[in-house]
Amino acid sequence: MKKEGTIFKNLDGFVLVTTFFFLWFAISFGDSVEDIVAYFLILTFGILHGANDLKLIQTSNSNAKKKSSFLKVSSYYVFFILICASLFYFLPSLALLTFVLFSGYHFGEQHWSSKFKRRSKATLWFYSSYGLIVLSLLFVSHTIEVNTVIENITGHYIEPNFFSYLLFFNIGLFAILYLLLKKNRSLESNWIREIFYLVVFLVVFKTASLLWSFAIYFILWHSLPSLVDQIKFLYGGITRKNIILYLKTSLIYWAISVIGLLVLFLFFGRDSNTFIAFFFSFLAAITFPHVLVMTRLNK
Ligand SMILES: CC1=C(/C=C/C(C)=C/C=C/C(C)=C/C=O)C(C)(C)CCC1
Repeated sequence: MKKEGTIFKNLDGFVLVTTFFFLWFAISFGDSVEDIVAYFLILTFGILHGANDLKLIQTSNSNAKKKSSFLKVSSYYVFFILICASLFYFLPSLALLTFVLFSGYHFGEQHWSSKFKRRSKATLWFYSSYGLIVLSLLFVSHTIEVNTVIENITGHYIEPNFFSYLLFFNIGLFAILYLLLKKNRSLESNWIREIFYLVVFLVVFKTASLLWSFAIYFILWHSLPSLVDQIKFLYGGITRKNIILYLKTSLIYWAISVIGLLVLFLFFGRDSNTFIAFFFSFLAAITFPHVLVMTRLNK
């Protein structure tokens, strides 16, 4: 049935065409222009896709007929962010490792969850290995810059070969699980299309700066589809009215995050050499609770 005013009917097509447009942008402009646009998109669309977590928790609680006060939910949420931020301060290596593993799972879940007919224990490994393939493609394409950021956060230098081992290990794990899940009919997907997407990511990552590469994946392939799923979950469909409703409820949380980042930057992050490390640590702290919220919604 055609829904009145529904937009974004072909999201995959839109994402792919925009990826090529962003690739052209990377070829035409230098790293500093790419980085400015990347920060802008991450701070707008990227942060926005995690700004409605409290409403998502409340809606899923009320769907499950569970009562929970807004104050209680929001104080748990803020407390959890503070714990994650202090983990980055006191145990940065453990925090970064956990963040990368969680992110791998989260990226994989966003990409694959709608293609699953049945879930099992293998699903967790499947999602994680896919997300870690994407992240390690990014790491092998920008080994030096990634290592600088990791060194700034943790004080440890990673052997460049490690990123290639991570990539090959996850490709192996993912391929085995893909075949198994296809064989027992848990998964519906077109492998040629999926390999094509991975090749596109590699070309993009090899061409664009680290931040622009990350932004292209994070905004187009993760945040945009996640925003679409969230609006459908909260309001039932993608219409202009529902997008405005979503923006209205998330605006305050979005503003708090961006103003919080600015204030922290003024106090701690002014050194431009360490800014990107500071930026990723901030992103990580606000991402942990978001990953848990989205995992709960996908169950
Ligand atoms: C790109 C990149 C890194 C990883 C970033 C990750 C893993 C981001 C995940 C974001 C998520 C999951 C956001 C929320 O939805 C490192 C390791 C910091 C090193 C520098 C470059």
